[in-house]
Amino acid sequence: MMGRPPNLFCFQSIDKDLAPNLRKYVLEQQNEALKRHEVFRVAVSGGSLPATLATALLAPSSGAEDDKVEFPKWEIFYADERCVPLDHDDSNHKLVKENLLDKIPADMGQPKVYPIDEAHLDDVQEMADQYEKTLVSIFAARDSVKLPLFDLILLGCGPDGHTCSLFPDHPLLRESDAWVLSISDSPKPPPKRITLSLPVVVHGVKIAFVATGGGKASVLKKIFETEEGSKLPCGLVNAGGGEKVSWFCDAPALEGVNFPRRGSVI
Ligand SMILES: O=C1O[C@H](COP(=O)(O)O)[C@@H](O)[C@H](O)[C@H]1O
Repeated sequence: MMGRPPNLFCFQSIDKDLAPNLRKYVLEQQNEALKRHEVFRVAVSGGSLPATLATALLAPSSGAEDDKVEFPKWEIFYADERCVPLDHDDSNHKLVKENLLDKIPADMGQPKVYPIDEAHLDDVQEMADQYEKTLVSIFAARDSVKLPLFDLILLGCGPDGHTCSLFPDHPLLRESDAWVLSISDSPKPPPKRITLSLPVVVHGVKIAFVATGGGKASVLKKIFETEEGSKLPCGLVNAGGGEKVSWFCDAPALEGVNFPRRGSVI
């Protein structure tokens, strides 16, 4: 691992301490981003992340100035998305909508959300190109900005070490030009997806993984302890992002993982 290592947090319980710490961390990134440019641009993943994120963000505020979720100032993008209709059970947007967006109390206001354009479901490359154009329109022209700069990228870690729709040993890991990539042979169904590229992910101001449950323990051991694991997509994010990367894990996910833990965020 080059430079400073990622921050690894281990919590006993998702509800009691992981979610409150994740909330504190996300709101720190929100508040910093709002100071910088009055908007909070965040890329979210699907899988198990949206449920934990919703637990964190929908909890009642302490009332402290820095503990306010300013949803109307959020712009939500997808770190990856499956090429299925937005109301399909495989859709990451559907997961985020049902777990989080639909449950935001009316008086808090809604974020601006950028889902995929269903008009391109038949053409996964066109879907990726169109999503990239959306990013270009938000983050400024590609000519003037080499990579889009998300304030926060929220990631999951698959049991095989994949993150976004970047899978182990897949040629997409070597893509260094496009911001958004298409994949038609995802080893995890559904096969057609779009994903942020690795350079875009590691460019994020902050990058956070949420990995919970004993099913993640063996891949986390590999990622944090072995050379082989450092080449898995999650390991490559650790290597590229270094100290910008934080892992929010529960104790079962880190069972047997020998890597220094940080104290809590709170
Ligand atoms: O297929 C996907 O899987 C990963 C990991 O999901 P998890 O359920 O193991 O947390 C997810 O981050 C990604 O967005 C999704 O498309």
